[in-house]
Amino acid sequence: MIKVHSEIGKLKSVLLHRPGKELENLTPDVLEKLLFDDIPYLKVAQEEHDIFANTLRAHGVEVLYLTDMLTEALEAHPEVVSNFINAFIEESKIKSQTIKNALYKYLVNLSITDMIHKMIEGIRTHEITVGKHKSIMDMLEDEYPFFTDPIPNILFQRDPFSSVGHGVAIGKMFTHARQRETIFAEYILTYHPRFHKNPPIKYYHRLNRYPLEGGDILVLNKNIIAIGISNRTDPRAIEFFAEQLFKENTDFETVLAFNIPKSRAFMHLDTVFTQIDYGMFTIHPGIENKLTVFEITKNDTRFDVVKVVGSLEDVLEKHLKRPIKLIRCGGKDVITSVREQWNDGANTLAIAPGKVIVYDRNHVTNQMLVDAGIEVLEIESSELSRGRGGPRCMSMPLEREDIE
Ligand SMILES: NC(=[NH2+])NCCC[C@H](N)C(=O)O
Repeated sequence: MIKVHSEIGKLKSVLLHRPGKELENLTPDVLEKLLFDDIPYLKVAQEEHDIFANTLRAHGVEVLYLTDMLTEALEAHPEVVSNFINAFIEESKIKSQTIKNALYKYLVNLSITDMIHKMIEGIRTHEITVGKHKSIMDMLEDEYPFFTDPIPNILFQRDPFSSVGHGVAIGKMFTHARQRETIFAEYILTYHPRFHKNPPIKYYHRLNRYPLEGGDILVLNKNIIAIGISNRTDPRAIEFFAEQLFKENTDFETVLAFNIPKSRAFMHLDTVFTQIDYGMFTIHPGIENKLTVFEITKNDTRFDVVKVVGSLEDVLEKHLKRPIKLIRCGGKDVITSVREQWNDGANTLAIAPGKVIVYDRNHVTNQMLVDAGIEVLEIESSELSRGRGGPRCMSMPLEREDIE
């Protein structure tokens, strides 16, 4: 079951991916294409990730791993394994039929768990015997070190899909580098025993036309969703999502589309704006004043859209109907603020109202949270932060307790 009606209700169950050998398949040549800024030291990244998972467990959260969930889904439904492998190969954009056949044979002969890890890690050309080259395409594809690229961003489970109420929005990823992650999400949400009998409603689909990524979606409460019109999420996707959401019989009535700057530093709404308590948010000062927000509200046929230009505080106060406190990432100093935002200082994961997990390196912001009465749980972050994502980006809540 999926049950997420807020950003801050006590977290009961969360999906993570423990980083693996995909990080050791990163090289300087592919960093930009694969959306990483550096090559993390895997051993330390795993230790840091284990600290993250243990912090969650210590606070009563059930931690589920993507690779386990996917294994269980495919083991429960052997009849879909062949389609799954074909979707993966097809979307790895291999052009040569000879190589596709060889890859299929290689993957299908592995155990389900090994197959999933291999898909994530990337498959090097020397790992597979392709047989005699038959076409120019076969020979050309031989020149690149991978038949299938590694999927390092799977570390950021926030993005391939998003839990919204009792449903989900499966992402259409902005970059090809991340699109295969949504195949995994789709199979888990459809075939895992936890979901199979009563699958979550899908408000957005991975093969829809316009990009939409989970990091842009914030469930403000059971009636209101905030979405970033961002580097990664297109306004046409937001309208489609809103229409599907309003069609279903839920309490959601409003979608607030925040027009945020289109840059890598601000890639998703949750890199500049996360909720930490009732009416309390961390924000990047860049979106504080004069923000353009499109208020999409349900009507009898579809929805109305109104453009509002105002301060973030006013917009939130109007919709949440309570006093709003914004904590500026890095405080007043411009350098601190930009540095800490870059290292995901504004990307907090609330595990209960007023209780958040944050990266230890953002010490100025973290102190401000403590001063505001927030319970701050710091995790180590020297390697994890190199992929440009914080505790919220690395986690997808599946269940949260309701809040008043
Ligand atoms: N929800 C987020 N802010 N996710 C951050 C994802 C970072 C990842 N390297 C990317 O570029 O896609």
